[in-house]
Amino acid sequence: MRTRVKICCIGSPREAELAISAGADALGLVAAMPSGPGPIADELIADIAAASPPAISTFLLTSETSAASIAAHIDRTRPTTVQIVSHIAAGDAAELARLRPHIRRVQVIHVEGPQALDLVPAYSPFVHAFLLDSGRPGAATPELGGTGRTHDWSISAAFVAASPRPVFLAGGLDAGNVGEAIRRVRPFGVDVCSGVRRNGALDLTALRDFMRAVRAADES
Ligand SMILES: O=C(O)c1ccccc1N[C@@H]1O[C@H](COP(=O)(O)O)[C@@H](O)[C@H]1O
Repeated sequence: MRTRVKICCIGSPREAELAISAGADALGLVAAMPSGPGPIADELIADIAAASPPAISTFLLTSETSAASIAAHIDRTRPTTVQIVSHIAAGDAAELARLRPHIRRVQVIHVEGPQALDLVPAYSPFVHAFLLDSGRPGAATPELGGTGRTHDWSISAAFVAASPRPVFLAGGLDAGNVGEAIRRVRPFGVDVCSGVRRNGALDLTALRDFMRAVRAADES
């Protein structure tokens, strides 16, 4: 299977073009967050989403936690897909599926231990995919992604095996480790922010190296 690639923390229409021409399947557009390198204004998210070609998914990353506020955020920014970066209540996940049935819904799971596996049955009926990341939602300043840290990939591999939905792997990936991550976890897709950036900007060399490493892993 060809591993899908999502390039996250897109900060401008130019970065969106670079990611697409390097072979990205999806763009991550990070809205307001308590921490992390990626946030841009909702207006810019809406502009980049509106300009993206049909075959490219645009992921709105939202830190909203109620179904109504997530639906309102989707309506303001008009992405193809919403990535929910907090472990929201299952009732809100169900309600969002009812309120916005046509938007693709991706639930982030922060892998802090094997208890992450308990969340598979809780969310699966209401989402199209999961995304495993390395945040610490319970920290004094909550970390909801963009940490540049990996997590325990043996738990991620068990999550992929248990999940009836496709799973993206994120958290500290770069050209140097993404091949091993794909071989160990076998995710549907990989997702990267810090690992393809230098001094905050999307780095073309790092991006191309990352794409090459993904394709090499697919062929191995
Ligand atoms: O990047 C951010 O600022 C961010 C903030 C809050 C939630 C998610 C965020 N980004 C996402 O985090 C993953 C992993 O990032 P990294 O590669 O470890 O730096 C990234 O792919 C985005 O989906």
